[in-house]
Amino acid sequence: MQYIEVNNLTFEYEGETVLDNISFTVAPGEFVMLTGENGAAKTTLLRNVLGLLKPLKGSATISKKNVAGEKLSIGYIPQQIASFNAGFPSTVLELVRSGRFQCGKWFKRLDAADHEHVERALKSVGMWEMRHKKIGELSGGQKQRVCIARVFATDPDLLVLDEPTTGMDFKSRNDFYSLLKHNSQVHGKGILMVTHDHEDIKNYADRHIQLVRKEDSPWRCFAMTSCNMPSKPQS
Ligand SMILES: Nc1ncnc2c1ncn2[C@@H]1O[C@H](COP(=O)(O)OP(=O)(O)OP(=O)(O)O)[C@@H](O)[C@H]1O
Repeated sequence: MQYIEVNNLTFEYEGETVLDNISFTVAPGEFVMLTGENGAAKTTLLRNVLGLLKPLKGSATISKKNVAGEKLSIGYIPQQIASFNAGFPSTVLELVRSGRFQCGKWFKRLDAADHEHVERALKSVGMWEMRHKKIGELSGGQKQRVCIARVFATDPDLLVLDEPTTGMDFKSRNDFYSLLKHNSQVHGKGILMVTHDHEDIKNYADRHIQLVRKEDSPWRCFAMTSCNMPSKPQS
C-alpha cells in the first residue's frame, strides 16, 4: 500500500515545463524528504500531489484509505502559513483546539482524548506555556509553530510539509523532527517534507528525493533522483 503515488508526472506553467517525468511513492510509516535548489518546483510538486494543480502528463494520487481501512486524513503545512493580523481574536489554545473540529466533531463537545491531542501538539512545538496568549501578540516564528500544532492536533495519517522549520531555532527544529520521526516509525504516518538542510536528511529521512536540473532542457526544468537512506541504529 502507498499513501502517495506519483507516476511519470510532467507539469508546466504557461508552456514552460518545470517538472519532467517524476515518479515516486510515500508509504505508511515512511519519512521522505524532498530537496532541490530554489525554483526547482518543489512546492509545485507538492501542489500536484495534493490535487491543487493538475499534471500535464502522468498522475499524482493519494490513497483514499489509511492502513486501518478508514478515510485517509491529510495534514498540509504550506510555506509561510502564519499570516494573521494583529487583532486576530483567538488564543493559541482556541486555534489549536479548532483543529479537532476537523476530525468529524463539528457538533460535539471535545472530550478528554481531544484535549490530550491538543496538549501534545502544543507541547511538541514548544507553545504550551503560551497557550493563553492571543495569536496577534505572537512573533512570526511562534505563529508558524501554532499553525503546525493545529495541523498536528488533527492527527493526520499523511503529512505534507513545505519547509516547515523556517524560522525555528536549532532545538525546536530537532524536537520537531524527532516528533515527525516518532510519528512515522511508531504511528505509521506517511510524511513528505521539503527541506534545504542536508543534515536533517542524514539524521531523519528514510528516503531522499532530489529534483535536479535537466542539462538538455531549454527551460529550468527538473527531473529527479531518489535514494534510500542507510538505516540507523535505534536509540
Ligand atoms: N503560478 C505560477 N505561474 C508561473 N510560474 C510559476 C508559478 N508558480 C511558480 N512558478 C515558477 O515555477 C518554478 C518553480 O516554483 P516553485 O515555487 O515550485 O519552486 P520551489 O522549488 O518550491 O522554490 P523555493 O525553494 O524557492 O521555495 C519557479 O521558476 C517559479 O518562478
